Amino acid sequence: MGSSSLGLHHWSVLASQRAILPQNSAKPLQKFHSLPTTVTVACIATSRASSVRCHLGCFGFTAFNRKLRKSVRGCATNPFVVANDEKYGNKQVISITPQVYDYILANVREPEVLRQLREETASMHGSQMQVSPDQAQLLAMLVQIHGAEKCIEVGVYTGYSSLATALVLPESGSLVACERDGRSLEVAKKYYDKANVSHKVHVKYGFAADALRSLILSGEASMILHLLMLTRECIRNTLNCCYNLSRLGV
Ligand SMILES: C[S@@+](CC[C@H](N)C(=O)[O-])C[C@H]1O[C@@H](n2cnc3c(N)ncnc32)[C@H](O)[C@@H]1O
Repeated sequence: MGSSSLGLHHWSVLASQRAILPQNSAKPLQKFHSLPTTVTVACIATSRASSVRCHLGCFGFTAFNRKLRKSVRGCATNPFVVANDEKYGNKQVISITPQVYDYILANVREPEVLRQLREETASMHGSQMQVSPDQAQLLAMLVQIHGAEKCIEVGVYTGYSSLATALVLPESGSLVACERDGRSLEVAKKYYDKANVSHKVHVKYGFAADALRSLILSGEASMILHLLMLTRECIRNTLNCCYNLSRLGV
């Protein structure tokens, strides 16, 4: 089984997709998450569009094997994996291998400052938590599509996804960035400065619940409520978006 798969657990989506992979697969495995650890979503607060980001936690690819009656996790080196389960009709899915990840990195639109942040983070503890460039591109695109002006990031780490978001926010936009780990937050702040987006980012060092509580106390409750109400909607939209992109061969 693949530890991860393009398609956001949407096995059938990529069932018959083929990717042309680079021949040179000698590069070492790079750390990444192929499944989103975060979901970005837009929600509407008053007359302005707002965006709320919610971390669903890090999860690798897990499938439930009916015969074994348990969840199975693993790591695939083969780019094509057959979902060996009647539920999925033995369809093929593309798993993220080093070669596929190389392909993504070679084709993703990643600003230089994000590339530098990704490379600095690569040697840091917990770097596997960082969203991958393709995920960040999707998050940024969702923020732009929704015309979001206010965002919350719960769990910044070294700031890759929050920086990707801040970069596409309008000058009048703002991002509340919550993180409890001071060391990783220092890296994030350095890159907000480097990218000239610090004025849009309101860093909250500490537990996110405290930052969210003070947002509520300062009258931003509607934003939090929308986070809760629209997270499910966002997941559905994200899956639909990926489905459509994959149908277009993107
Ligand atoms: C999956 S990582 C975020 C990765 C980030 N999106 C990126 O692209 O690099 C989750 C982060 O959430 C932080 N975190 C976990 N629980 C938290 C909490 N209750 N309050 C604030 N931060 C928290 C962790 O310290 C960690 O840095």
